[in-house]
Amino acid sequence: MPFSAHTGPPAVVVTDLTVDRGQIRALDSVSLSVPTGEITVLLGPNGSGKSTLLQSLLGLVTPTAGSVRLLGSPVRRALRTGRVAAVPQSDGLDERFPVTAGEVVMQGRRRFTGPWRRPSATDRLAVDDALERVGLSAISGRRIGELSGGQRRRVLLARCLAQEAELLLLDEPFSGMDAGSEEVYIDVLRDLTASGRTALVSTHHLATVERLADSVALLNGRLVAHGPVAETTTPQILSTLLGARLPGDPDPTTGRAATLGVLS
Ligand SMILES: Nc1ncnc2c1ncn2[C@@H]1O[C@H](COP(=O)(O)OP(=O)(O)OP(=O)(O)O)[C@@H](O)[C@H]1O
Repeated sequence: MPFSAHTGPPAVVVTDLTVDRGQIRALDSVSLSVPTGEITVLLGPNGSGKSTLLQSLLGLVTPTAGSVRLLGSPVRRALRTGRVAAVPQSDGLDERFPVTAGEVVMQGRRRFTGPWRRPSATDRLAVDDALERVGLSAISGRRIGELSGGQRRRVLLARCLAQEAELLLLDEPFSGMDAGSEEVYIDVLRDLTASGRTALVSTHHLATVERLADSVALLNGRLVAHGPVAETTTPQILSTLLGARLPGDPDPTTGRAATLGVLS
C-alpha cells in the first residue's frame, strides 16, 4: 500500500489546528497532510476528535488556532467549487421525506446543474452509473426511508460519485453497516483513489483499517502517529493511544474482539 507515493500536492493540509468545544479542547495543535490519490483513515477512540477534525475541514466549527487548506485553497473557497464531498456521521436524511434514492444521488449533480436547471441526459446517466457502482441500481426508485442503514450509506457514497468529487470526507461510514455493504463501499473507494481521487475516512473499527487504509492518522486530541498501516497500528503505538488493553484482546465481559470505541 502506498504512503505518499504520489508526488502531487497533498489534498488536505492541516496546520497546528486547535479546536475548543465549550470547555473541552477537542483538538490540540494537530498538523496533518493527506496525500492525494490515497485513502487516509482517521483512527481514534470515541471522543478523540475525529468528527471535530472533519467538521473543521467543512468549515462547520471555528478553530481556536491553526489553519486548513483543501485542494490547495482555503476551506470556503474549496467547498464552493463542489470538488469536495462529505458524508457526516448522522446521514441527515429525513426518513419521512418522500425522496427516492435516485433523487438523493441527483443532488450530487447540483454542482453541474445549479439549483434550478432540470437534469440533463448526462446527469441522469451519471446518477445511474453511480448507483450501479454501489450496487443499488435496482432500488433507485425506492424511498430513502425504506432502505437499510447500509443501503443509505451506499446511496450517499453514490451521491459523492455523481458529484465527481475529488476529495471525499467520510465520517464513520461503516457504523452499523453489514459486511456486504462494507465490502462494496471499500471497493468503490479503492477504485476512486486508483483514479487519483482522495478519501479521508474516520473510524474507530480497527478491523476495517487494514483492508481500507493506505495510511492511518491516529488521533487522540493530538495526532499520535501518521503513516502506513503496519507502522501505525503496532501494539505499542495503539497502547499509547488507548491506555491499558490492546486491540484484538477479547472483551472480558463479552469475549468479542475489541474496537477502539469499546476500548476508550
Ligand atoms: N457540539 C459539541 N459541543 C460540545 N462538545 C463537543 C461537541 N461535539 C463534540 N464535543 C466534544 O469534543 C470532543 C471530541 O468529540 P468528537 O465528536 O470530535 O470525537 P470523535 O472522535 O468523533 O468521537 P466518536 O467516535 O464518538 O464520534 C469530545 O470530548 C466531545 O465530547
